[in-house]
Amino acid sequence: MTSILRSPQALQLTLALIKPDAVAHPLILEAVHQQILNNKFLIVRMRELLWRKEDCQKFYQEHEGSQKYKKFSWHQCLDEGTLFAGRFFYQRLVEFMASGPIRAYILAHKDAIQLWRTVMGPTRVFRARHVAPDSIRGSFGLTDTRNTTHGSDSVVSASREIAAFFPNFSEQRWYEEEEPQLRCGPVCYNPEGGIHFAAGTGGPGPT
Ligand SMILES: Nc1nc2c(ncn2[C@@H]2O[C@H](COP(=O)(O)OP(=O)(O)OP(=O)(O)O)[C@@H](O)[C@H]2O)c(=O)[nH]1
Ligand SMILES: Nc1ncnc2c1ncn2[C@@H]1O[C@H](COP(=O)(O)OP(=O)(O)O)[C@@H](O)[C@H]1O
Ligand SMILES: [Mg+2]
Repeated sequence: MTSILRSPQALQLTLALIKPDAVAHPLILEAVHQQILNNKFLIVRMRELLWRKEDCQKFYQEHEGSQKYKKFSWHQCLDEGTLFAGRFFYQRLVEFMASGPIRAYILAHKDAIQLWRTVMGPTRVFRARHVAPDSIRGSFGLTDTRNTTHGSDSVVSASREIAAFFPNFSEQRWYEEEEPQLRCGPVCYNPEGGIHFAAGTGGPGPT
């Protein structure tokens, strides 16, 4: 239904996370937030939370690797060396992401998914420091696990990930009611709440 409501030039949504390493460091947290604003994203929703480990395990299940094996014979798994690589960092990733407060955003931009992934930089920090030193991960990433941020990698992932963090947010309603006003402006930004909203609307209710 949403696809019918979404005109071709409609704003795209993505789910962005600031990870515990950055949330624990106020100057980095503010610098990442400023990067979001500098890159002309509209902050549609924002919240901070302590992520339950079981929710984190579910969110990153693509990296657990075990469900992949159900689709492959063991011989094929052994041939698919990369399938095993997905598991070595899964536990440390889940432990880390549930280890302290994180900040979740719904960001809107005409190219939100790809632009946020570009602004974040490469997943692995050593590479980010060399090929994209001004990216978020190139600037603030510590290790491949503690790499400062997460961003959805597709429209399908974005919908799933937005629903995981903002269960009361309706993409369909947003495209019907808020997107046209945000796309056409004028748009206000409330530094207190850290979100954008269409002028005259006072902004969304509690997330
Ligand atoms: N393929 C593979 N790579 C590994 C393994 N262990 C570590 N690595 C790689 O080496 C990098 C550095 O590992 P660590 O020093 O543990 O750092 P990290 O896991 O990125 O992050 P921290 O857990 O926060 O230290 C990882 O990010 C992986 O890319 C492993 O068992 N297999
Ligand atoms: N080789 C790796 N070593 C350690 N951690 C990794 C590795 N690859 C991915 N990760 C962790 O898992 C998270 C999710 O992986 P992935 O979806 O591939 O990257 P991205 O977060 O850039 O979409 C990464 O942000 C990173 O924290
Ligand atoms: Mg990813």
